[in-house]
Parts: sequence; C-alpha cells; structure tokens
Amino acid sequence: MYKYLDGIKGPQDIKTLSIDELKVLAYEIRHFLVDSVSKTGGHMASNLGVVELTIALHYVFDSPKDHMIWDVSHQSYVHKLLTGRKSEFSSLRQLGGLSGFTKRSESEHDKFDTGHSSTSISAGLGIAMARDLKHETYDVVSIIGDGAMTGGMAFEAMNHLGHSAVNLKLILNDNEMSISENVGGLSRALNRLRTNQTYFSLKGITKGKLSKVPSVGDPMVRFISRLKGGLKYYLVKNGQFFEDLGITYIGPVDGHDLEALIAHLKMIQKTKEPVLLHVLTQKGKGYAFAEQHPNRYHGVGRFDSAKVIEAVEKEDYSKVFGDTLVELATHNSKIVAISAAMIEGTGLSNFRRLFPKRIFDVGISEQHAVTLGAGMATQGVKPYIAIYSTFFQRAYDQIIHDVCIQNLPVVFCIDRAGIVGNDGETHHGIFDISYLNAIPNLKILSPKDGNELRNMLTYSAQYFEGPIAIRYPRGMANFSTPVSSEGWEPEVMMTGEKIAVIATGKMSLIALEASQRVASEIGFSPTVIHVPQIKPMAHDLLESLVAGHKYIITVEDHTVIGGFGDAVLRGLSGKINNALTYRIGYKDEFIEQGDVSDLLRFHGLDAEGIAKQIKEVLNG
Ligand SMILES: Cc1ncc(C[n+]2csc(CCOP(=O)(O)OP(=O)(O)O)c2C)c(N)n1
Ligand SMILES: CC(=O)[C@@H](O)[C@H](O)COP(=O)(O)O
Ligand SMILES: [Mg+2]
Repeated sequence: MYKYLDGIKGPQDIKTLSIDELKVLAYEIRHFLVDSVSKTGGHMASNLGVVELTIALHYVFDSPKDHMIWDVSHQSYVHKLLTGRKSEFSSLRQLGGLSGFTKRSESEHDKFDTGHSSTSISAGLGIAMARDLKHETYDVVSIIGDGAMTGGMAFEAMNHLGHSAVNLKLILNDNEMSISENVGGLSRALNRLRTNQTYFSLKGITKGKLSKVPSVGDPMVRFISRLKGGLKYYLVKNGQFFEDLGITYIGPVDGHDLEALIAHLKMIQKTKEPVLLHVLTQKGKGYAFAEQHPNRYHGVGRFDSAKVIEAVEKEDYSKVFGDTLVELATHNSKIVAISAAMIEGTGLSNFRRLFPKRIFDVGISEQHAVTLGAGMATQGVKPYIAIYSTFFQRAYDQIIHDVCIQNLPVVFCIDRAGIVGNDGETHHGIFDISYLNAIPNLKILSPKDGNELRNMLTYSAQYFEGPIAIRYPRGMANFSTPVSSEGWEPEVMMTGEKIAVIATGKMSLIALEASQRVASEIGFSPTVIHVPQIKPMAHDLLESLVAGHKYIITVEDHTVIGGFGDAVLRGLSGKINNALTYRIGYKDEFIEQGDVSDLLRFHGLDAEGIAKQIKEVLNG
C-alpha cells in the first residue's frame, strides 16, 4: 500500500500535491519499481534515475495535450506509473502485457514508439513542426539520455532544430552512463559542464533565483534573456556547443532536486525557441546495488532485490564470440574489435580488459562503426564489428556502400539474430537474412550451436576474399553436437524419406528434435538438413540431398519474407520435381514481446509446433 502512488490515476493527480508530498511519492515509486521489476525483469537503473525528473515533467507540463517523447524509452516506467498503468506492471514485458517501451497503442500519453536510440529529437521536431503547420498550441518535450545523444540522428536533428528555430524543448538526462560508461568527445564536453568550478561557485545563486521564477514576466527570466554578459554570458559559455547550433542551453540542474527541476521546467515552458535543459541524474538512484553497479542493473531478468546481482558470465553465444575473439587476437595482432556502445552485451568485456588498445567503443553509432571498420580494412587491419541484428539495420547503406562494394574483409558479428524475447518488436533480429541476402560479395554464416560459431570465427580470421556476416542468437549456446563441415556445406543431421526439413542457425537443432519426436511418435523419419552457409548457398548439393523427397519444409527464426526459406527454394526452383514446399518462420508481421520459449511456442517454432506441422504435411 502506497499513500500517494496508489491514488495516482493520471498526471492531474500529482499537480495538487505539495513538494514534500511529491518527495514521498518519489520514494514510493522507487520502492514500487524495485519490487515490481525484480519480479518481471526490465530496465531498472535508468528508471530509478529519472523518478524526480518524470514527476517534475508531469507536474509542469500537461500530458496528453503536451507531448513527451522518451528516447529509447527504456526509462519510461515512471511515466507509465504516472499515467495510470500501475496495475499492469505485473505483466511488464510479458506476452500480451505492458510494454517495456512507449507505445502509442498502449496509452494516449505515449506519443511515439521507441526502442532504438537517438530518435527523440527528430520525432519531437516532426511533431512540433506539424503542430505549427496546423496552428495548434501545445508543448513538445524530447527527453534524451547522454548515451542516446551520442547517436548520429541526435546530431542531425539538432542541426535542423537550431536552424528551424521551432519551439521544441530538449531535456538532456545526463547520468554519465550509456549501458556502461558513456564515451566520446560529447561525453567529455558534458563532463566539463558538470565539473566547471565557476559554475558551482555560482550554482547557489542561480538555483535560488530560478526556483522563484513564477511566470514569463518574472524579472529573472527577463534578466536571463536580456543579458549579454553576467549570468547569460556564463550560461552561454557553459553550453556553447548547443548555443552555436541555435539551441538555448540552460543548466546543469540537479535532477534529484524536485524544486529546482520544477523551477527550471517552468522557465523552459515559457520559451518559444529551441531550448535544452541539462539535467544531472544518477543512474540507479535510491537503490544501493544499482547505484554501485548501474550497468549490471541496466537490463535485468528476475532478481532477488535483497541481494546484489553477481557478475556471472553466462555460457551464451556472446561469450563464445568474446572468448573466441580473444583467442584469435592473441595470435593475430591485426585483429581489432568494434562495438557501438554494447561491449558487455556482445561479450567483449574480456577483450577490452586484455586488449584495451585494440577495441573501439564508438558510442551509439552503428553507421560509423561499420565505415570505421571499412577504413581499417583498407589498411590490412582485420575488424570484427559486433552489433545486435536489430541495431545493424541502422547501418544498411554503410554495409553496402562502404564494405561490400569494396569487397573489404570485414567480419560482421551479428548478435541477437532471431527473436530476443521481452524487448519485443523493436528489438527482434528477424530481418537480417532478408536485408543482407540481397548484397553481392557478402558471405552469410549461421551456426547451429556454440561449437560451430567458434569454428566460423576461426575460419573468418583466415578469410580475406571479402566481408563475412556471422549471425547468432540471444541465449545459451549448445555445445553437444560435433561440427562436421568446415567448408560450411549443408549437413545431413538425420537421414529419412519423403519430407526434407531444411533449417539454419539454432533452428537446426530444434528441427532435429522435432523430427526425432515425429519418428518416436509415429515411426516416420524425415530427412533433416542444416545449412550453415546461407550465402552463397550450396544449391547444387542441396538439390542432390533433397532429390526424391515429396515435401520440403524450411525452418528459420526469422521472417519468411525474403528469408532463409525463400533463399533455399529460389535456388531449388524447377529442380525438385514439383515437390510441395512450406516455410516455417514468422509471417509478414511484427512479433510481439514475451519470453523466447513462449514466443517460439506461440508461433509454432518450438519442437512441438514443428513436429505438428511435419505430421500435418505428411497427412496432407
Ligand atoms: C540504435 C541503438 N543502439 C543501441 C541500443 C542499446 N541501448 C539501449 S539503452 C542504451 C544506453 C542509453 O544511454 P542513455 O541514453 O544515456 O540512457 P541511460 O540508460 O543512461 O538512462 C543503449 C546503448 C539502442 N537501444 N539503440
Ligand atoms: C533498451 C535496449 O536497447 C537495451 O538495453 C536492450 O534491452 C539490451 O538487450 P539485451 O538484454 O539483449 O542485451
Ligand atoms: Mg545515460
């Protein structure tokens, strides 16, 4: 039971609370978040950091009339709590439950669907421009983290915003962290703003005066906007970069001081030009374990809130990748690793520890990461660019224009290929085969297990004929199967008749399990073939392996539109004696959130579902 939080049905309910009551509300929200997220999993530390900021935003602005755009929106839980969604938190990120991100379909208070980083300024500017075109009046506020601010889209949008002089308000939520420590020149510049001694000696005066600002006519507001020297000079000096772009910089302000936040937000509410309020927050604030280890508490599974989450290394595909790359790099000084703000997630922490000069965290800039690797490859350096499948979408032109046209020996290590689970539709990696298969010169590999991933990486270190993409899924790696092919030719995993089941990646083992089920249930054995190399595909060999089969079923953890099945069947077309063909994978739709096992079952991609479809095909 929470004294204030339980009574919040919408933002109007916090507007009547006093500052002291809002402080109690902030405490209650943190308590609720830790309790609730420990049972469902979710993004913990970022939300704990924005409790006061979100309260202050909803206190000052008038949602849903005013529009708030949360960048990435992994930090939007407090916003969801204040907009009437508390009772749904037990379903957070589960199949059919509350999303972990903002969704327009979920609430009138969610103004844009996000999940990928650095879109909030573009989206906010688009909304604000549409508002002006329609002669409407409301405020648009984009809330962007210091990590998300490193993304190219944010810079492109600020460049446009300053020039267009549209009334858009930016809140820079600066906690000095991306998922791990934030990097880059911008991060250093923000650090200078935070630690400027002149500023802190004046901070008391600034805050004291600003917190008394009641309206646009207030002397302090006029004072700030009129002065060319003094305080204005001093504020301008602090945010020179933004000011030069045409965006008024205000701050920094303590993001856990409700009174100061409210005063500053009221001040920017009055401006009609582009303005950025720099807010300093602490990631994980108020929960000691998360304060000490903000990266461990960035995205969590279910956890015991009374104990710290230990940094255990899971035997997942990312670890296989990271461990293998360390082994390869130990013997080959030309190997380097490139990551776009995902060192931990992609399994590169040990690599960074052992080879700090040969790893490059470029911030949230997948496009730059790819072209950076291309530049290195022209000089004989061997870059391994590790990016999640979903974020790799960002770099499509760079993959084609900068790597594949020049046929450069870059290795793309595509983590989280296939469905990822609870992050949902913005994060599933179910399009990479479709979008990569069309690109000439690119070799695409898709291991069935951890052993095969290791061998593919070893192979890639000796491969200089062009670029390679190796795609592997989120989750624990299987090591139980021997790797029979080093040339990545199709591998017959089970010899049978009539039906040929052709799969790739982790689905090969699931298809094998399904086929073994069918064999033990009804005594019928299909042929099961694993295809480790999707492009170029060994169609001639495949043709001979499926000869005489009446039905061909392809299986992939990917969309069937332009996916693996299409690639198999395109190459076999006209050569398979009118065999009937079926594609098992995701239909032409975005896939919802949920545990991976639930989603596979729901879409007929678990062993039981595939076995059922094999039997249906057999029975006509
Ligand atoms: C294009 C893209 N690349 C990578 C990510 C993964 N990612 C999610 S949150 C995050 C860090 C964001 O840092 P910041 O904006 O400062 O928010 P904080 O977590 O510190 O609150 C990253 C890298 C993403 N969502 N989108
Ligand atoms: C919000 C975001 O994009 C990341 O935090 C993502 O949720 C990480 O996913 P993994 O848990 O698979 O590393
Ligand atoms: Mg941050």
